[in-house]
Amino acid sequence: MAVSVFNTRRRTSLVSAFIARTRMFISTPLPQVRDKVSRTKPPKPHGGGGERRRKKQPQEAAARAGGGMGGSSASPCDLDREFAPQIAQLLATPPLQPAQEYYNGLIQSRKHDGIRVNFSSKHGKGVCANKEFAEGDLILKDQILVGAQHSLNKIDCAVCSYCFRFIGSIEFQIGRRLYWQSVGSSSDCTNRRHCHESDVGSSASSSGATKENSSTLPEEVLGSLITGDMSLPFTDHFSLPQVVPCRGCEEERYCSQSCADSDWETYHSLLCTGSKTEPSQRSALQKFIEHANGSNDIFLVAAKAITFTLLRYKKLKTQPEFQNNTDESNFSLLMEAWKPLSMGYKKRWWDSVALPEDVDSCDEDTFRQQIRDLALTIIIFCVSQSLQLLKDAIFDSDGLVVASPVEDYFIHIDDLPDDEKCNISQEEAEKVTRPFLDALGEDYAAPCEGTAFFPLQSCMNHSCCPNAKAYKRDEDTDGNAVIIALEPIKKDDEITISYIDEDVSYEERQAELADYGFICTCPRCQEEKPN
Ligand SMILES: C[S@@+](CC[C@H](N)C(=O)[O-])C[C@H]1O[C@@H](n2cnc3c(N)ncnc32)[C@H](O)[C@@H]1O
Repeated sequence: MAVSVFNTRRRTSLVSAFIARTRMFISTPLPQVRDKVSRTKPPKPHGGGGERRRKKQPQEAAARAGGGMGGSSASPCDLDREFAPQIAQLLATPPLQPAQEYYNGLIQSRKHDGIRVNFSSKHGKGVCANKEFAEGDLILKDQILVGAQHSLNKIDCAVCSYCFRFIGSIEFQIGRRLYWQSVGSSSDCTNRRHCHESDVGSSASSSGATKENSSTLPEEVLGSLITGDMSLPFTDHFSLPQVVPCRGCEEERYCSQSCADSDWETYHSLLCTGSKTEPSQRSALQKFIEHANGSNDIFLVAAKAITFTLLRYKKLKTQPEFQNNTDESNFSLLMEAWKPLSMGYKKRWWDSVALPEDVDSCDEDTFRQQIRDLALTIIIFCVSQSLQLLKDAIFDSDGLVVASPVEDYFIHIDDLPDDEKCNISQEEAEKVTRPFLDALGEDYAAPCEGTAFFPLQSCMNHSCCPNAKAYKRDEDTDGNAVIIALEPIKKDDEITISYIDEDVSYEERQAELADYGFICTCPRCQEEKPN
């Protein structure tokens, strides 16, 4: 995919390696990995799936965690051998001083003067208060570096592909969701290239797969909601930005031209499946997207991380000081382009993958060694290793959540005062909107959900008695992460959040945190630890 995007230009061998590794990951069948992302916490590293009845031998579990390829005789990957030193450099933990300078610069450019990133030998990076915060104060609004809405969630919520704000109108949100429900199974919809909600009226009736809860609503009604020909009462209180289409494809849409332009410049120009993309590249991209939708949509975030890096590289290359075309200088440039993502580096995949429940902790070292050996010798793991460039960022990623305005809308209708001054009484408004609420079903308020890498939130360490939490206020209508003080925080105090539900016993907390790869020694754990 990305190779052909660049094939009209002369590339240096190192950049070719980076891109070719991308191609491998795109064109080779990938293991089906589960991806469960918590709403506000860093996701656990992926573990192996499968049955949990008996304790497995570490070899058996390692093979399973790698997609059951343990018996494969595939050959090792040449690129991994040829570019081993450069790959090691790309994967290395950034040295302390450049990392400190990077975070200082990031905090300064984003004007987050209330915090700083510190480095300690105990927990690595951590975030400290640079000033006092009172309970309820906003500590940080952290802008996404790379993120994507979950594929299936696209059916529930139409959001800006760049900032993840809900778009269109309440009618558009309700109409398109009911339309997709009526069209049939979610997975069909995400891969359907020729079926778009703009087709409503032509395709919906021919699908034959109608969900019970939307069967009472005629297709014409859904069409009128989508096109704006039909209005629901009081939706003017919940106006949403107009939809701005992508300049190339029908898949991405935005809340503004500026978001459309930013997405194009930062990621999407290399991922667009529209008419501006050359047919062979378009077909490769479509295959990749279908594969990601059908297996694990985290690969879409991975692809965005790659395009983010390549487009940054291209931009840096145009600067006069980087005109020198030696391999060495091109590699330094690639490192520079990769820097924002490299900062999220945690561990290699085989070191961070959660220990399957059926492997004894005393077998952990053997299990990890087995996975590592597989990774280095079996081609499918070469692919995984290629993805390591991206996984580093993804391992530090958080759930992207934006509350639905559809929820606020129905709550508003429910709470309307039965006031004579209103043009339409509460009872009437309820009567008009009830069929839509019923058709949407229990999940009527589904939020926008996805996976994103937040560069500063991901530096926050865990505590079971946190002094801050990720919390979206009413005004936080985009995908950015928002951190609020839970209690007064003094200058220089570490700012901590909880990665888990902390309202459980010491044992349950430690079991949950084991998947994050550490034993919590926060003041509460020290107090509650059994003797
Ligand atoms: C989201 S990162 C937090 C930033 C991290 N300290 C760093 O250097 O990038 C999560 C990782 O930080 C470390 N960590 C976070 N909270 C911790 C704690 N309370 N005790 C020990 N390690 C912790 C663990 O390695 C965990 O996997």
